[in-house]
Amino acid sequence: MSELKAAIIGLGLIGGSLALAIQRHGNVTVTGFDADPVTLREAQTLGVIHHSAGSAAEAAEGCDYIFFATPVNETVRMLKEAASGWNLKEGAILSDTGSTKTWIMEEAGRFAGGNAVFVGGHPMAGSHKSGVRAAREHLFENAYYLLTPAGRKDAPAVRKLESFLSVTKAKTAVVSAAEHDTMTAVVSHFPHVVAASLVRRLEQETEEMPFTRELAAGGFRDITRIASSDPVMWRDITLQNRDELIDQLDLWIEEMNAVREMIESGDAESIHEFYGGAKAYRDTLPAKSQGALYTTFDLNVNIPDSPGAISEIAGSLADAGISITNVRIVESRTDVFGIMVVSFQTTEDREKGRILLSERTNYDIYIT
Ligand SMILES: NC(=O)C1=CN([C@@H]2O[C@H](COP(=O)(O)OP(=O)(O)OC[C@H]3O[C@@H](n4cnc5c(N)ncnc54)[C@H](O)[C@@H]3O)[C@@H](O)[C@H]2O)C=CC1
Ligand SMILES: O=C(O)C(=O)Cc1ccc(O)cc1
Repeated sequence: MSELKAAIIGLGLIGGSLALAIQRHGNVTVTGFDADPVTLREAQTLGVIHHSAGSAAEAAEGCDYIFFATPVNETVRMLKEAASGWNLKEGAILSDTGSTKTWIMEEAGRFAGGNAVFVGGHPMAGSHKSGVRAAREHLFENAYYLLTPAGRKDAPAVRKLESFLSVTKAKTAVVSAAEHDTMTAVVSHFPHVVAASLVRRLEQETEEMPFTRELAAGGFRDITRIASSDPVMWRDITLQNRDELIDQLDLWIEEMNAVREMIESGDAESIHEFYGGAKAYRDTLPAKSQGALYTTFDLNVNIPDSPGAISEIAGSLADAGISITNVRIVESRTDVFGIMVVSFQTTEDREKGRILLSERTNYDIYIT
């Protein structure tokens, strides 16, 4: 096996996770660069990268694969620089992990006719967390990894990149940049606008009734989890995909006006149909194990609301060496059962946890 060199620029959640997954190749040396010196040092200490570089251009020099995992406006800025001034290896493949693709692919047009090829990329997995410490080798497992080549002529580079990315265990799919931005506006970008605005609505309400925030549990937390995402990243995504977002906003406002009318007129049949239709369609969506935007695999355990039950469950999993990424309690009140939601990094871990807890406890255990 010949040695390969890869560079990762931006060593946060996504760049760090990609660097770790790429190390599975065994014959790839990973050099990293991050504008934040603390992140760069941590990436090396944590073993996320083999070598650190003093600049993005230095990291990229002589590499076979170069990935930009920076906020999308930074990626656009650096592509300009890379196409004109970087010393790229003949046949190098450049890619990115950005959540938007149209502007990035427009900028990548600068590589046309040069000695390197740019193929856009977007692993559709992640979380509201950011930073190198949140990076995980198996973040992309089972998730879709969308690729947006500039055209058919880049098919050989796409095949090489797909093969290089196979160690992430993600499922690659090729789409155009425009298709990408339309689809992600619907399933990812617009939901972030909605989540943030729901939280802002709560904040406004609590000026009058501060107790409201204490009641924001369960459903509110579920639907607004992504409002805890990094504001720089989402500012850039919103700016780059603004046309699609405006379309989504217009359609949403139309829908909300119809909902308003339905509620105002007390139209029970339509209201029932509104919720029923949403539930029926929601219930047909791909399971979490099939990837898409989900990265943790949750197991629900109905428990009596007592600290003993929580430590019993966490302790049993720890004893068996099954790693968990998060634990939360929902709808817990004294004297009734609460739900302990235990998150795992992989479906395999969750299945092991489910079997173990079913054997060792009498709690009702289920996956939703
Ligand atoms: N967070 C998520 O769930 C997902 C994010 N993405 C995309 O991946 C990219 C990275 O996102 P995250 O890893 O979540 O962000 P992050 O905030 O965890 O990491 C970004 C890193 O880039 C560094 N950086 C910023 N400007 C730089 C520059 N000019 N040169 C070098 N480093 C620079 C920052 O210091 C930071 O360490 C973004 O384009 C985002 O849209 C894609 C899929 C999922
Ligand atoms: O936390 C979540 O569910 C996300 O929404 C993660 C995410 C964020 C940005 C992407 O481009 C893809 C996935």
